[in-house]
Amino acid sequence: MIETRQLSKRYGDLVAVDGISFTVEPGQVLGFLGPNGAGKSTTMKMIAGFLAPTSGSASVCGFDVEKQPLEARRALGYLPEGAPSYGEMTVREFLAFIADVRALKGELRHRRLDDVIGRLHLERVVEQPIETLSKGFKRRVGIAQAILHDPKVLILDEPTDGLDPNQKHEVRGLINDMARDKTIIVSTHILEEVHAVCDRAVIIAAGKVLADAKPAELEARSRYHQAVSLTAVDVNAAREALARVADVAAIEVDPQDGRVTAFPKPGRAIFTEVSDVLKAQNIVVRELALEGGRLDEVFRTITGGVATGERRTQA
Ligand SMILES: Nc1ncnc2c1ncn2[C@@H]1O[C@H](COP(=O)(O)OP(=O)(O)OP(=O)(O)O)[C@@H](O)[C@H]1O
Repeated sequence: MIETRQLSKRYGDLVAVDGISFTVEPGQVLGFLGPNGAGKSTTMKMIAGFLAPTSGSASVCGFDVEKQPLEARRALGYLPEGAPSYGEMTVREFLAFIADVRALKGELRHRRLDDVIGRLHLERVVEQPIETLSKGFKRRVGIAQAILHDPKVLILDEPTDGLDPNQKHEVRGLINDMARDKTIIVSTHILEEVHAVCDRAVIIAAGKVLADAKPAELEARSRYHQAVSLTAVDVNAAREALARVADVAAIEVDPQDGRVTAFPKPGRAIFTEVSDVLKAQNIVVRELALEGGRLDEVFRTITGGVATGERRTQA
């Protein structure tokens, strides 16, 4: 379990993290989202014990990261942003070094090293210095060191940054596999990742929590939630037909691709009426879809009003 209580960090007069409180239970993957500079990495560094909070506290598996740092660190794996340090070491030397730090010995040490090298597909590069690896491989080495001691808690700062689409897919699969018996926080800029791996999302901006909800709950806040979109041969005819549906509040046509979207009145469902009216009017539709909601739009709406300059404390 991970718990933060009014966690805060100030750099001079900049409040980078401003009283963040949340709890993540075992088996949960929490997506940590926010625009650049929102305070995600700073929060994760404080939970991982790499940065002392200005005020507030964090605990990992019940151990306070400041008062019981050894126990807390033992229970957690941390993937910092960027590439692993010690770039001159080969992958094998680096992972052996981490195994020493984690006091892994004997058979268990061999098993864990083999496991992470296999899981992250590092076989081909184990004898290569880290600084000579591609960004994607460096990221995978970072993930390998984070999970080497099979910790109960994982803090992953943008784990898929720099990976190609196949590697992203693999790492998301790996996170899903590990989620069963771990507590995981994943920071990301990629909203599709929230769908792929997270069962809860915390959105922060200017160091404050602005939303804490399941991805589906966030999508339900989108104006696209329960909207019906379609592509039609005759866009104007489709538009006119949709205007006849009583519960349609607004119709928009995307100027780029001609996609027509009908938005329902609050709390109304329009899919059946829309498809009935299209049929009745003999409108040829190429595609008809019920929208779940768009996380990118919700993200923009939630975070849009907070500018970085607003976070300076009053002198
Ligand atoms: N060592 C530092 N000294 C001064 N300011 C810092 C320091 N580290 C971070 N900051 C500032 O704190 C704020 C939060 O930074 P942080 O890296 O936590 O954001 P983030 O949400 O992780 O951003 P990104 O998505 O770009 O990685 C930013 O304004 C950043 O410039």
